[in-house]
Amino acid sequence: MAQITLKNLAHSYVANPSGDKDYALKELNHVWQDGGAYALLGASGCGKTTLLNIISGLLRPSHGQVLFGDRDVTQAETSERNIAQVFQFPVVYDTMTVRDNLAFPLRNRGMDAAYIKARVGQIAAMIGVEAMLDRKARGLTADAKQKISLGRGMVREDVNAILFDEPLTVIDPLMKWELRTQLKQLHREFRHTMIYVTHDQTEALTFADKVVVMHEGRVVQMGTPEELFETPEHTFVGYFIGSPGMNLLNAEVRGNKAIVNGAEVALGADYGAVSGRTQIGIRPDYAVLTAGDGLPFTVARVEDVGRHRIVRGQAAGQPMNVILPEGTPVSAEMTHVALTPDRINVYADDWRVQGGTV
Ligand SMILES: Nc1ncnc2c1ncn2[C@@H]1O[C@H](COP(=O)(O)OP(=O)(O)OP(=O)(O)O)[C@@H](O)[C@H]1O
Repeated sequence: MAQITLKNLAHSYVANPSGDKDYALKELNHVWQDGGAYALLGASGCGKTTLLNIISGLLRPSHGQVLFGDRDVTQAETSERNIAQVFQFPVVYDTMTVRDNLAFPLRNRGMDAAYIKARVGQIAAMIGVEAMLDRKARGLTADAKQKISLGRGMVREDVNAILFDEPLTVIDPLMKWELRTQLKQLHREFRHTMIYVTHDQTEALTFADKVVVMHEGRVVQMGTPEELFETPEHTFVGYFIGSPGMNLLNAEVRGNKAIVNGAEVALGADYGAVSGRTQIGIRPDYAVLTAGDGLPFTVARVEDVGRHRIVRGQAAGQPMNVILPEGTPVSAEMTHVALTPDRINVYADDWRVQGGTV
């Protein structure tokens, strides 16, 4: 196993890139700690697969280096990197049995038969394919084949890292939850460095200890699920994480106060003078409808979504969502919305501004 370091890494698919816009991956420096469970999260086209393919060696970066431990592997072939990779769609040998498919990476490495038997048994139990071990892979459902691909990715204990590229896309929703739980358990047991690419925040937040959020070819934040929720470093993280995402209101910020369309909002920290396009961000969970405190609020509609209600409306003339506990009535007296000062983040040109003591 190894720590993976990306140094001044950038990639363009264009032969002669002329600016930032030509880079699928803009310059980044990043360390994946040995044994960490990471999710790489972002919208379609933000560069997740490009980054993963550079780590695995399927793609050579236009600039920068990839280090496994102290070793520079930037120009090394995939086969020299000692990694396992699981793709979005199943990669299995149809003419082989499920057992032989799972054993393949171990036989390739010349492991002894008793070890292979035990390890294949262990992985088969984990992914729930024990009953089909002697069947040929041909004819199995896409779902079952993908489970075998996952099993093959996890069967070797001596890999530097396991890379997953949206591995649960073809798996049915119930099984998804189960496999995710098993991946997590496997990580706890073997402490492989795992990087799991997804555009699904639930998958990312339940699988990973640390989530790396990408936006338009950049890593905009790496943090625990709690950090991403409480202190998004970029407005994209605020919007992308949470359901609905963080509310962003255009504002002027002076010291420990924000002015939103003429109405004053108390902030939990002192921001001095903020320049650039300034917004305050508040999660719908930290806004409370009131009969007079806070910003004027008009209700547009109320949605019941199981464990809570989402009230969609306008705060001081700007779109805003508020989450209420299930069953809470929305009355005509709810004319304002109060924002919890400590939970407000301030953004200048989309990046979070650090506040000082009030
Ligand atoms: N082989 C290629 N040649 C040219 N452009 C490419 C190539 N592969 C990806 N791109 C472009 O690079 C950008 C990043 O793509 P990438 O596949 O890395 O994103 P992603 O976040 O993995 O998206 P998705 O979730 O849709 O797979 C996109 O604009 C894409 O069109």
